[in-house]
Formats: sequence, C-alpha cells, structure tokens
Amino acid sequence: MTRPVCVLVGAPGSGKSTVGQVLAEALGVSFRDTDADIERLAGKPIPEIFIDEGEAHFRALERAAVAAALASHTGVLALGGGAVLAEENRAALIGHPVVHLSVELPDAVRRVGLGAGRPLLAINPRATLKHLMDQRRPLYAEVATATVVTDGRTPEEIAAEITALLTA
Ligand SMILES: Nc1ncnc2c1ncn2[C@@H]1O[C@H](COP(=O)(O)OP(=O)(O)OP(=O)(O)O)[C@@H](O)[C@H]1O
Ligand SMILES: O=C(O)C1=C[C@@H](O)[C@@H](O)[C@H](O)C1
Ligand SMILES: [Mg+2]
Repeated sequence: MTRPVCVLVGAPGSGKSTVGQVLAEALGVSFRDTDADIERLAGKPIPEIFIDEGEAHFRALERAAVAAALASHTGVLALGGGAVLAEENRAALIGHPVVHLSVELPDAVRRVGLGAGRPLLAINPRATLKHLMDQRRPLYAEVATATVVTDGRTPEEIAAEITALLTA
C-alpha cells in the first residue's frame, strides 16, 4: 500500500496549499491537492461546481478524490478544508501521518480576505469562517496525528516544523 508522506488538514486559510508546496519542495517529493484534483476532473473551478451542481455533488467528488489520492500519492497531500466532514474520509485517514495546520480566527480571516474562490465564504466570510471552524475543530483533532500552530508564522517556518516532526 502506498501512502502520502504527509497529509495536511485544516480550516480554510490555514495554509494547506501554501505550506504543502513549501513542504514538498523541502522534502524533495511531489505535492498534490485534492481541490486541484477535483477541478481538473470536473473541468471547472470549485465555485462553479457549487453553483452548477451544489455542495452535495462537490462533497461526493471530494470523497472520490480523497480516496484516490490516499491510494496513489506518495508525496505531500493537502485536503480541502471541509474534507473531514465526511465520516468516510475520516476513516480513510486512519493510519496516515496527518498534520492539522491550526489557525485562529484573526489570522484565518486575514488570509482568506473576502473569500474569493471559496464558495462557502462568499457571504459574510468572518462569521461563516467562525462557524465552520467551531464545527470542524473536533474533526481536525480526531484525524490528526500532529498539530502545528500557523498563526503569525511563515509557511517556511511551519514546513520546517513539520519536516522535523516527520523525521523525528
Ligand atoms: N503562514 C502563513 N502566513 C501568512 N499567509 C499565509 C500563510 N499560509 C497561507 N497564507 C496565505 O493565506 C492564503 C490562504 O492560504 P491557502 O490557500 O494555502 O489556504 P488553504 O488552507 O489551502 O485554504 P482552502 O481550505 O480554502 O484550500 C493565501 O493567500 C496564502 O498566501
Ligand atoms: O472549507 C470548505 O468546506 C472548503 C474548502 C476548500 O478547500 C474547498 O474544498 C471548498 O471551497 C470547500
Ligand atoms: Mg487549499
């Protein structure tokens, strides 16, 4: 069974896509992001999938993308911010090295800005982000084998801490 060297989970704006690329480069492995996989397979950006087919359809695509990536990717894998909502995805993560990139509301709000490209944050990003983060915090904790604080730190500092964790 192949397995990713590291799976990143966390709230929108926690930096999964950004830190994941830096980490993959530092480790000399490839980077994969299930959000990008879904967009490639669907042939359109995530906001358009939400508009055309709805969130339930997006979540079905996401479950398939998570299963496929966990089964085949050997580098760093970033999951979408809401992937942990599905019990199927949480079960699939058991036995994998899963790092939760934790972020508190002020930094998350600063990073996602007006929520461009994030359909769930299109209206009232701060309040929606707070709700999503409160709902998901226990789910990120459930799947994580390690948690790394990202607030006030650069992607390079965060990637260095994860590298140390993985090689410890
Ligand atoms: N540690 C950091 N410090 C400052 N800015 C950051 C940090 N990590 C990410 N960012 C910035 O925050 C924004 C969101 O980051 P990113 O897209 O990597 O988050 P994400 O966790 O992948 O979000 P999503 O769940 O929506 O895919 C980007 O503009 C990125 O440059
Ligand atoms: O937090 C979420 O539910 C999402 C986060 C993004 O990574 C994308 O997967 C999508 O915009 C949904
Ligand atoms: Mg991302």
